Amino acid sequence: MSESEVTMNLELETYPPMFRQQNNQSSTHWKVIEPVRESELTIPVIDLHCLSPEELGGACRDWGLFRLVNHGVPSTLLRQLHEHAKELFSLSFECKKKIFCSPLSYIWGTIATSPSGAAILTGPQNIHWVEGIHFPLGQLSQLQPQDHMLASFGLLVEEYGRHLGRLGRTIFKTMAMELNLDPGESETHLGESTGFLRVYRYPLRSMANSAWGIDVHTDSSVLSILNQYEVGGLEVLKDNQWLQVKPISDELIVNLGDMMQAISNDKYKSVKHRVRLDKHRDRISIGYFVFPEEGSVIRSSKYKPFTYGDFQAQVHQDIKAHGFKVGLERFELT
Ligand SMILES: O=C(O)CCC(=O)C(=O)O
Ligand SMILES: [Fe+2]
Repeated sequence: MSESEVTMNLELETYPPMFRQQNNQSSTHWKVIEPVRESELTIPVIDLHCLSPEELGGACRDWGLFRLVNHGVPSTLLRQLHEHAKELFSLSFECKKKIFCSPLSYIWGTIATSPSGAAILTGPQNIHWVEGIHFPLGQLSQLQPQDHMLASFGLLVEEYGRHLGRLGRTIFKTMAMELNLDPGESETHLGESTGFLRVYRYPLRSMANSAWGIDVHTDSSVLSILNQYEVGGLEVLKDNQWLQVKPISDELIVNLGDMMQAISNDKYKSVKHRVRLDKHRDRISIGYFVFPEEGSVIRSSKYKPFTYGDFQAQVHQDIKAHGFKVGLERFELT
């Protein structure tokens, strides 16, 4: 066996068995429509130092997504997070299953989790080619890892979580102002204690029987904040055209989720997006997801009043029954 074959086999052991078994099967997903490069259409850039409600509102209405600059998250922190994440993912699958235990969870083949963080699988025909570590931010104080690599990563995650909590609050407050939401009511629409961080690794395209790490979806969150660091793959739907989101190591991508669309009475958009696997490198990305407080009722003229808990239960029911999320449509007033 050549040296590269040995390395390849060793790397294979770092992936979930489900990925190793699937990768020789023929694919039904190869017809891929090429997206447009970002330079041909420009994603809005929002500067946190001089945050303008009008500009922010414009980006949320037209795109449901923007790049955030001057966000105050140190670039060294982003670099350290990515370097540590790479090391953690290169542990064997068995080892990862052991160390990413409560309050964390280790998920693969899906991005849907129950409130306890357990993976909800969508069925073999609908695998997401991604593995992820789920960090519930409200429970990180319970994290007492034996593994020193995970212990130092946990500290970085805590620090990053504090920064992203600050960003989420600032952005949400400005959105609420721009939308003229009742301050008393909108306060409960952002509940930081139920927020989580996801650290993902996507395998090389050659390993998968699909081009997609994550298929087309909208997030269920109020806000999601992503960093794709150096390997791109995120694509967003804008005016019926798919657009590649270029990776810029220091920048954060904010995308609005279904809860924000409902809170805004459909003035803002929950943006459709997907993740394409890279041909040459595996890909690490880090996402922050924040939701309404538990029990907070979202009222609007478009949807029946519902809580995030109601929404999540419906999503899980649809995934189990149909293999996919139906989303806000389920709550529309007819
Ligand atoms: O990895 C990414 O860039 C995006 C992940 C994502 O869309 C999600 O977790 O909902
Ligand atoms: Fe997403």
